[in-house]
Amino acid sequence: MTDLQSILPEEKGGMHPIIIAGPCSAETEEQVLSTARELARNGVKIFRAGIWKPRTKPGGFEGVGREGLPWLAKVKEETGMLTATEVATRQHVEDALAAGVDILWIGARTSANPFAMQEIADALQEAGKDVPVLVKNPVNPDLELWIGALQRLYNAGIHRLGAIHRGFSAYGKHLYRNMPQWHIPIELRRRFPNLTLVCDPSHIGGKRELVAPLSQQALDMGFDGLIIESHCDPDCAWSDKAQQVTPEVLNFILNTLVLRDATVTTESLTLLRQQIDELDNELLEVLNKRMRVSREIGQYKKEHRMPVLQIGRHDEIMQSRARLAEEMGMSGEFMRNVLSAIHEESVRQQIEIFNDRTR
Ligand SMILES: C=C(O[C@@H]1C=C(C(=O)O)C=C[C@H]1O)C(=O)O
Repeated sequence: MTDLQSILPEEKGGMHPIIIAGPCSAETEEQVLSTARELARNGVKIFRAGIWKPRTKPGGFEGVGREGLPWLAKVKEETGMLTATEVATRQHVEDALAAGVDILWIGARTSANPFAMQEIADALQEAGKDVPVLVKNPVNPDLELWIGALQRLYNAGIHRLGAIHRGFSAYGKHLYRNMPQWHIPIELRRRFPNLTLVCDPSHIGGKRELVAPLSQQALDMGFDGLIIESHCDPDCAWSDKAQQVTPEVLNFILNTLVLRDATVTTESLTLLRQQIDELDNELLEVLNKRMRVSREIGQYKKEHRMPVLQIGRHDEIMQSRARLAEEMGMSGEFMRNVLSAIHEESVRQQIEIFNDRTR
């Protein structure tokens, strides 16, 4: 994906951050229009609303379907906002494009399904329209699957592409509805720096109170925009009521966000970055030394027919280092993650020695 382009038309290209807002679902013409009017009054330029809703279980509100498309056209005509909706099948693509929807997005259940993605890519290619498409991360934390979904669209000629980070499913109850796992969108950005990256704090948080802090976190990490669910009467919403905010609250949130300027040069950071470089070198040397000692231990275990994994010792290391880290003001969890990665490699190297017939 070497020729990625802006998802916005030229006159709106400078928008930073890109704000996309609107209800989870289009419910009635009145709900769509009154939400849209208020959002437009507050300066929002891109309106979102789900027309087709993939629900986890049958029996829930599955969207109004095609009937809602003319409502989006009215929003555009009346407010001048661009409109965006989710598509999951060839038919959705054809209907949405025929109705003049400006931006399409692909949901997390669809981006996890290569057959569905290919069908959508084919439909877009056949339609031959230069429509921007945003791809939500798949429900499962699989970066390659996310990239694969984007590549299918890119190969079908869609170069105005973006990615939406909406968090990842996890079993059980947690603070977040979907785990942010920020390292995944960060890795996506590292691999495709020109890909527009938008955060969906509504689906990550699942609760109104989390929308503002998650939005700020996304901006602090250099995301290009936010897609936020906003409903004129959230408590009466037909879907996702807990995570929708009124246009008024949205406006308040947007006004409190601290914008980050990516164009500030990093020159003044040079000296500090030199220190980081030196420290990383030291870290690498220490790690290398540790692996050498571990291999020696591996050799000893081989000669004495001992098992590689010594869970008691590993546990003792984890606990004592996590405690030490906390005493030093670092997070114990962070230290456990680091040690767990080191242990995995250390065990792998010992197994290599076990399997080496020349030793
Ligand atoms: C290094 C050893 O082998 C394994 C690796 C460990 C480590 O790298 O921290 C700890 C325990 C073992 O599972 C050891 O037994 O001491």
